[in-house]
Amino acid sequence: MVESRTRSRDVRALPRLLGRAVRLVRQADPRGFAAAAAYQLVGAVASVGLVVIGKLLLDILQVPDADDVPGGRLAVLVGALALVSAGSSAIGTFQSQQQRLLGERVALAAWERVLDVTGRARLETYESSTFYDQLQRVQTNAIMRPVTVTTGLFQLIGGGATTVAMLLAVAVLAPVLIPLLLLGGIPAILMSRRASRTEFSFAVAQSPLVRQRDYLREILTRREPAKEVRAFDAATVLRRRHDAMSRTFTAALRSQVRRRQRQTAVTALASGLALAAALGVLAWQVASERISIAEAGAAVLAVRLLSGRLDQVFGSLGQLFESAVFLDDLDRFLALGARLARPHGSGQAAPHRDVLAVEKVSYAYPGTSRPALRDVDLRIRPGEVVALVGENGSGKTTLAKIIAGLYAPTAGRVTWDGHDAAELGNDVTRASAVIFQDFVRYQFPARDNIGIGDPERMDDPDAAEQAARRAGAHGFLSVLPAGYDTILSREYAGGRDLSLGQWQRVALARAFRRDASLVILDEPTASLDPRAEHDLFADIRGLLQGRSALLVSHRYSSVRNADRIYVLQAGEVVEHGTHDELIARQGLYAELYELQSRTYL
Ligand SMILES: Nc1ncnc2c1ncn2[C@@H]1O[C@H](COP(=O)(O)OP(=O)(O)OP(=O)(O)O)[C@@H](O)[C@H]1O
Repeated sequence: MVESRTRSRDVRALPRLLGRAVRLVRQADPRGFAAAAAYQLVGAVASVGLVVIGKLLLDILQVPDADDVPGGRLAVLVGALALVSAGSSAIGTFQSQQQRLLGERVALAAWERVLDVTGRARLETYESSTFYDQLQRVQTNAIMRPVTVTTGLFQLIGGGATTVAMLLAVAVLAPVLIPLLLLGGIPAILMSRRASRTEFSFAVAQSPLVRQRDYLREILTRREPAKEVRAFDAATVLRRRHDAMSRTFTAALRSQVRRRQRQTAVTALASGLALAAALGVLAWQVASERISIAEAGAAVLAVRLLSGRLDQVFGSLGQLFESAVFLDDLDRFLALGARLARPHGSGQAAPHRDVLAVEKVSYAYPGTSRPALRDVDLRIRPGEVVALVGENGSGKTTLAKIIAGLYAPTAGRVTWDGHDAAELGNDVTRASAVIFQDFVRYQFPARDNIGIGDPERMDDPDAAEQAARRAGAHGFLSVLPAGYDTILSREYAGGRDLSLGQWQRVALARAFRRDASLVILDEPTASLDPRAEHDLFADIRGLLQGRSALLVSHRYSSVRNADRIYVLQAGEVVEHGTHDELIARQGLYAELYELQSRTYL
């Protein structure tokens, strides 16, 4: 009962499904769509042509005396048969090549929409494992599915057109065969929806495992982890894990493939039986002289072509049904985009003429109950250098991300000159230049590694060099083999790698490259040598050229000249003031400063 209701729903869903498939392909490539559809229709006409020519040929040959065969007419028909056959096989090749191109365009259009989502999504989105599972499915399945839909759709158009024409031919030649041929296709369509559901559940169930296995592959093949994997001699164990996961996945895939094979066998058997019955009926009709040999011959040809085309029609319907579930998954992912996107803002950088204020801000990471920040208040005035210090895990980086507009506070607010950052949206990002402790080492030329700090003006030839000079990076970048055009990675021909401290200076140059009113530096000197660190902080105000700065650091000597230092403990600001004020207070800051001074002196 439930099953039959589902089937009728499937049939009703068909027009929507087809409409969607057509839209998907037409939007990606309207001309390609028209060309591929035309090929299919011409192919259908050619198939009918073959049957008609076949029937005419048999009619001519069925004369009692060979001398009565009209030679000229025979030659024309044979020529026409050869031409139509050659044309129809050429069209088959043309259309498969055309579909290959079209499939690529459709997949590309889907990729573009996926990348729109990932590019615009808030940073918090990247904290969710559900998001990654969905992303993995979208990447491996939903991206391929549009190609399947494209192929399925054109097979359906071509198969459908030929089927209608052949059914008409059979209706004229031997109408009794029609119900038999149609019955043979029904199991395929009934099976297709069930197959689509099992395929989707399989993909959902396997997403986490596939992601873990992909991650292990990355660790075992990429350059960055290579040194640690070797230093700990971990390759064998990681490889074993990878192989075990692969075995689990292959076993699951094997049962899935068996299930699908059983389903295919049932449908193939049904259509084979229908074909055999049709041929049997045809033989009986000839034997009882209900139809002529010529009609029977043409009908056999039509039935052969028709049964192939019916398989194609039902097969492509199956493909479309199957893809629909994955396309729904893609739609859900794309709809996420609207919900996850960061507000656009006005397109201007948030001004910082007055005060940037953090007011009673609390924050808990998604899926966690313990807040990483609680009731934090902080102020940064134009041109001020403000520092955040505190023990590991006290919330410094989290606060830096909130001030940069990357996370929205769970409670409280951040304001720029009195305007709520939640309303300013991306304007806050435009106004801030942030370099995190785990900054990205792009496998780009040095110029772009710096230029990405101001992506809209990345191509400015002099700006990268100026920023590099300010960050103390010009000396080592200018002597690279291709200067600023050298790719900063050994994974590319002519590429070079840098030392950690040099990389950190490149990252600093990236921050200086951005025309931002607030520079946020999270552990900016962790890898700098003492001279570089001293130079940076001795002249930090000169380097900032009037911009404000938020410095996160464990080096107390580096931040002692800040205008104000905020001390965080377990997500709360426990003290703030200048270095001298905090030392005089004899609180946590004084204790940590004292400890560090004793360690280093
Ligand atoms: N992505 C995350 N999801 C959940 N919790 C997180 C996440 N990142 C950080 N935390 C937690 O939030 C708290 C504050 O972390 P945060 O990175 O802000 O500390 P921090 O002061 O910058 O530390 P460190 O000095 O080690 O860099 C910690 O308890 C940490 O475990």
